[in-house]
Amino acid sequence: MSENSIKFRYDEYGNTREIFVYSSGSDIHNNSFVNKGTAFTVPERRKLGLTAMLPPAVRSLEKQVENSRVKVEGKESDIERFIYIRSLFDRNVTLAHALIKSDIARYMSIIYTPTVGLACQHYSSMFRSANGLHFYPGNIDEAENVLRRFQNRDIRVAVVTDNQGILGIGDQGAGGIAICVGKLMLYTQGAGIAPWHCLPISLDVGTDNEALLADDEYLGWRHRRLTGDEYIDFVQRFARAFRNVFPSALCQWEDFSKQNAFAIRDAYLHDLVSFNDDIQGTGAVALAGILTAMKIKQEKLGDQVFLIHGAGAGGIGIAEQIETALCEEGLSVDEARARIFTLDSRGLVTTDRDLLPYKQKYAKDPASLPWLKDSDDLRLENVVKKGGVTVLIGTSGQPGCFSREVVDAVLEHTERPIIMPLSNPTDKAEAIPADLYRWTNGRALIGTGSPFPDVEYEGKMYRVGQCNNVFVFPGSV
Ligand SMILES: O=C([O-])CC(=O)C(=O)O
Ligand SMILES: [Mg+2]
Repeated sequence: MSENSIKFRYDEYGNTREIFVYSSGSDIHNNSFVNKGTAFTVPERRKLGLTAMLPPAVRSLEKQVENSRVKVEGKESDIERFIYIRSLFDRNVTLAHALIKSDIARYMSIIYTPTVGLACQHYSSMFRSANGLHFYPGNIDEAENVLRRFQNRDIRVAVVTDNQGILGIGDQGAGGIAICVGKLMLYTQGAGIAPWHCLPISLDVGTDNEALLADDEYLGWRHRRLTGDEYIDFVQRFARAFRNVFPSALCQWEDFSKQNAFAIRDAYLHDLVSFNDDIQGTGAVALAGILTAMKIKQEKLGDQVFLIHGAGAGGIGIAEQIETALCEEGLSVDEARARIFTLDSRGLVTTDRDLLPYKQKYAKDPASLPWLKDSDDLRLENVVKKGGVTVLIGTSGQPGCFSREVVDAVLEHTERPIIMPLSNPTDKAEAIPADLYRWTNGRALIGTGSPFPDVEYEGKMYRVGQCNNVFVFPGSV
């Protein structure tokens, strides 16, 4: 231990671990994890070689938060607020987290869904500093050495994306890493996992987003996406390096597109401590919402008929969780699957189509549905009507598709429909809660993917529950 090393209690947001600081003076200032700015006390300034490097007055963390709140609120838009909080994070992680914690409901919607969606879209033009790792074909060979440089931070959670299925806005190229940073901030907020144990990672295998490929400012690897064996090889190189360096860290796969999400989840299920947030996280949180609704309705899951509009990672992940829960209630797998309809952009998913494997489990045999006569019958509204749907779930990224007609059709089968427009960010939601309460006379039980304000309907206030995978992030890694 060098003579300069000191113990540094870093417990401003509930984290009571001690860390050692081996540097002093401007190195402290430049290390966002330990820099406290004007909150360093006089004895700390002396010990850390910061004497005369700050103005004389000491500002408490509480006062710093108060000042920062005034500045954030003075900004004109949420994206400006995002930029402010992220630049604070770049120089003083403690203060950024204390600020977020001071009003988590409000700031979560800025560092996370929905504002983070804009940050992904404008990543290159907004770029200030890297907050995570960017692997691409030009450096993936060095992944293991790069990761070893982070061993002194004892990485416990990495959120890893290949940027192809970001929220409901698709391929965002290098910009997808912004969602990884936002998710990890919430690991710190929700579970107290220190920010230096968190690592956001982009697997930049190119992009098929034409606008990005044509944008001079684009900072990602300017190539079309790797596909087939080249893609698999790239992901494998990363996964091997990660396992070798951080064998017990959690690897959260995030926003992979449906073509790859299931295969990657399954390939590394036993090799890495890993899960896919969109498949398993969204599935778990949606099921939790449905089970809560069952308590309110005093009904059983087995009494419901489920329709999931959007047969991607989230949609099929939800179907898998519902199936498991139905089987726990005593149904057979076939009986459980018979109660779940999945729809994609072509309508009801049926076995007579050429389907990717992940869609096959819930595809319906047209012969099993007497009401299915022609392609018009595959439409959402018709399936709700003829299929007896009581639970309507949206992971489609198609705003407004849960129309009044669709909701009226659900009301034919149940007094209290469960309606979950889960697509993110806000402008992708399948329906707006205020409309849903109005159309159902306040009887709908609603969960949304992005946060929505409370709704007043006929003199009564309704609190809109957010049903987002952030609420089931594993906390105790
Ligand atoms: O990030 C969110 O808000 C939820 C999520 O995983 C997604 O929409 O892909
Ligand atoms: Mg996601």
